Amino acid sequence: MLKISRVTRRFGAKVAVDNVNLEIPTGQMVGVIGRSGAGKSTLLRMINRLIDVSEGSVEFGGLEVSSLRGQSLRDWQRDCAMIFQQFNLVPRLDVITNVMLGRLNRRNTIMSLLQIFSEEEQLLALKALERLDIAQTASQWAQTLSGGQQQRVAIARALMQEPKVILADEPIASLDPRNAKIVMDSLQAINEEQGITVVTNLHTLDTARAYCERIIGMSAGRVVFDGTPEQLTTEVARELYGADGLQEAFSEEMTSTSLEAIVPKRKKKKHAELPAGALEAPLASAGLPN
Ligand SMILES: Nc1ncnc2c1ncn2[C@@H]1O[C@H](COP(=O)(O)OP(=O)(O)OP(=O)(O)O)[C@@H](O)[C@H]1O
Repeated sequence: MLKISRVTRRFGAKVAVDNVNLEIPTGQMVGVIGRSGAGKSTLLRMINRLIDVSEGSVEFGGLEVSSLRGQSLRDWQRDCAMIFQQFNLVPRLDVITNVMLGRLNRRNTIMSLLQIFSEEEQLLALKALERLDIAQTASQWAQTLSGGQQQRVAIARALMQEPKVILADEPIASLDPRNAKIVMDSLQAINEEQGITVVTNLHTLDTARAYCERIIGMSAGRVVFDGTPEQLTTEVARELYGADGLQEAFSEEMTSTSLEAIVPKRKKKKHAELPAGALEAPLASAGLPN
């Protein structure tokens, strides 16, 4: 269980996250949605301890991670892998070494600096790449891969950490629809097959509704919705995005879908099928061609 209690984060006078309380059971797949600036990234970064809370606490399995220091903090950052919109790979290192860097917190510094990895680590990295269906890229420089492939390498690197939690900060925001679907399918498969808790910030409602069993909606640093996709009504969406932001959230023009149309398409719990065209939404709002 990941427990977030009365968590607030300030940047000067700006309150980025405001008194957030959440309990996320192990194995849940959670989507965090909201407009730009709602506080989604800040929340994830506090969980992973890339930044500290101003007030409140984050606990995992009874351990207060918001006050960890030194080795125990590094252990938490190993257990709680993070995936970023911009992949954060080392561009001029081959793919397999990038993946093995996920072991950094498990090995001594000298071996890591010299980039000496055991046969077992190399096999594990290959296995992780195979799981993401990109083992054939193992010896290429990371920078030669497409965005979708790079994000899959980043997920493989996260798997090398053998994490208990994966936090993904807008993992598909830079991807074309096909790669976005591959990446979301991969995260969902990891969640379902390995029982790893996944908390992912997403730009559009459609994607969150298609993949996540629980959706948390944030607005101005606060949690204003916490429920199932089915409970996310048009009124809630309007509160989250504002009347003028609804199109950004759904891009109904692009997807020809609406809340009412999407809901019956979901299977009971989780499923892999996206509503037709749903993933074009982030592209459209980013002004990119399909
Ligand atoms: N390091 C920082 N210094 C000052 N203000 C910050 C910092 N990081 C975030 N903020 C502010 O905190 C608020 C929440 O930002 P955050 O990035 O968490 O939002 P978000 O919902 O993730 O938005 P986006 O989708 O655009 O990333 C914003 O007003 C942002 O400008």
